[in-house]
Amino acid sequence: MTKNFAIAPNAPATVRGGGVEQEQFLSILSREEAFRRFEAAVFPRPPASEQCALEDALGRVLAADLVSPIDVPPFDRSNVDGFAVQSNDLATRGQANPARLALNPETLACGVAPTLSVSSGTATPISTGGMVPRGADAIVMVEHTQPLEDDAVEVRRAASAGQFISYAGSDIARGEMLLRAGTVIGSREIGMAAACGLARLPVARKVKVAVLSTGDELAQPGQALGPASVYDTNGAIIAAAVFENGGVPDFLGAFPDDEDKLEAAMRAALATHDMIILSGGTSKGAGDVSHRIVARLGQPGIVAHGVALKPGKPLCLAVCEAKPVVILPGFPTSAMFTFHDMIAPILRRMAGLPPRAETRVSVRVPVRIASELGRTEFTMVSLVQGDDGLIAYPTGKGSGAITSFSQADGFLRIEALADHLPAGAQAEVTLFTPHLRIPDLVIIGSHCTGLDPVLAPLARDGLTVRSLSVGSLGGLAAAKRGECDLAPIHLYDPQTDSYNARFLADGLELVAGWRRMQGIAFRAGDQRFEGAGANEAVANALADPDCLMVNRNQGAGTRILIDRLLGQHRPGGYWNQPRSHNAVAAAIAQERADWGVTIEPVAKAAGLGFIPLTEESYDFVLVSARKQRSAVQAFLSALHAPESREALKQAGFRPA
Ligand SMILES: Nc1nc2c(c(=O)[nH]1)N[C@H]1C(S)=C(S)[C@@H](COP(=O)(O)OP(=O)(O)OC[C@H]3O[C@@H](n4cnc5c(N)ncnc54)[C@H](O)[C@@H]3O)O[C@H]1N2
Ligand code: MOO
Repeated sequence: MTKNFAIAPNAPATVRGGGVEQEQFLSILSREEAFRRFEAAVFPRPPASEQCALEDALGRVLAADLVSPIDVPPFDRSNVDGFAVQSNDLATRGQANPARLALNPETLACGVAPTLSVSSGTATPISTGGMVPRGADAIVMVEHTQPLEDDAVEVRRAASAGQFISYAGSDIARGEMLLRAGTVIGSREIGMAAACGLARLPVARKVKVAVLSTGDELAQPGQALGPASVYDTNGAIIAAAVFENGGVPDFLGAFPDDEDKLEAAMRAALATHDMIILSGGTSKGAGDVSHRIVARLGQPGIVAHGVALKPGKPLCLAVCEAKPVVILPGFPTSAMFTFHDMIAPILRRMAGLPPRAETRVSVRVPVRIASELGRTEFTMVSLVQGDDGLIAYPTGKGSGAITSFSQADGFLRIEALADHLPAGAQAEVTLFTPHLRIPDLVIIGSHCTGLDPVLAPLARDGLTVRSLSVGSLGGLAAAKRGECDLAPIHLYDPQTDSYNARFLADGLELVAGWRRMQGIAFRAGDQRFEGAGANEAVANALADPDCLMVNRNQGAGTRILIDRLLGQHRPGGYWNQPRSHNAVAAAIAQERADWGVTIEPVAKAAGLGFIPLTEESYDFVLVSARKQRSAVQAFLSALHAPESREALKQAGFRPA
């Protein structure tokens, strides 16, 4: 699979890669230029709107400013049941000197237009909501009056001008701005429109967005996962993000790399939708069919293919028959980031919504972040509170990981001309949500599934926990800098043949966590390992040239164990050095390797056989200055609670 992203003249090139004829990108545009071209092609004219009946308006987006055609209330209106009077007649009245007012011969119930004036010395009976008659300037409540003989009423209180009257237009004045274009119509907005008598509202046309995933490897959630296949993440997440940005998503499924079938689906989608979003297959060779289809789908066609953006380089933006057609990169974080950066603004405008409100915060970056020269790079980050402001940790798993995007608080930008951001640099982070919730407890270090049962009671009590896995050494450094409450570590010290305690520094203390049995994992039934002791198992493995191992990365505690087991031997698979216990188990379970060293709970969960070697200690470095914080205390009680200890045992750990 050859990918060539060099800046080239604006003409398709064809190269040979791995025996497969494939096309390269036309030319790489800057992010700004690509967006400008896309926007210009989508909006030669303003987005479409339509009239919508008030009863159907819930959730729609107002397409134009709405001005009230009438006064609300439309007339001066009584707020109480009582009598319409002239306030002058009652100015000096009270219990001791009541007034006698003659009743006018009409009663102003709601909906009755007055025919008689109220003159001095008279009163007209009026209901709450009744129209104030000519001449009257105040209402007295019925409770403050006494009926008299001969159609008269006694009033025992003074009245001030205007009392109990709502004047015409006091609620909404004719010509007043009712609602702004771009407002999402909810029950309150419907109430305002109804009060003004508006039966139909101008709303943005619904934007129907077809979402398609591409790739032979994709299985839908709920289906069984075949060998070498992955679940379709992009279909679900893009459909949801379309909805969040005012569109009506229509997920059409995942399509194998079959040009005819995909083209038929895209043509059908183009006829019935306002926008098409594909993901995957924008840059690869053999299966790279989508952009060839897009190129012949309609005018003006592809406006940008290849953007100097990271993540997002293979992004393809097209407009076919006035409809945006987009191919997002297949990597989930690339797909989501480019959607939010380049597609959401267009979709929102089509849907009549204002641009998303962006909140930015200042942060310090604790570690060096490398960046590719020539591409504007966006690094997804998680934020924690440091002693002197916010600290941004790169989520660090790369564009292929869904969590790089889904677990980040926001992103920071590294300009195309920089090749890194130095440790300690100040930066601005754009948040994914308008408000940042600072976590109550911050745990930075080595991750272990044993943490989950320990943290469960904290979540139940409403505490938020941020857990960043940066490895034991990264966690230790973060604890020394005071960036976290706790750093889980499992660091072996060969000199003392002990774990963790030797790595502490001033201001840090150790809280005992649990032990994890490490051992040799193999597929159950493998006669080279089944029933053997550790040394015998390794000897059998070394004796068989077909037996492949899976190693661990340099620096991992487990690697030290493996090196001791192997001595000077370098069997097949030695250079396969993944960074996690789970990757070791997966390699063995999937027969890409035959044996490796991992922890017992992970081997058991993968259904593997296990030969115990030695226990390692997984403990917590506690930043002493933070010990009294209530979230830290809650963690310590959860760690020592009998329920957590039981749950840890169930999961195969041995609580200290
Ligand atoms: N030799 C090179 N290889 C790659 C380069 C490069 O410059 N040279 N660029 C990388 C970059 S950057 C990206 S981004 C990806 C994008 O590739 P495509 O857009 O062509 O996507 P695919 O090859 O189809 O898939 C990539 C990856 O993503 C997974 N995927 C695809 N669709 C989905 C989905 N709906 N849900 C979950 N995961 C999906 C797919 O399985 C692959 O793992 O290319 C790099 N390679
Ligand atoms: O451009 Mo890719 O989208 O970096 O991950």
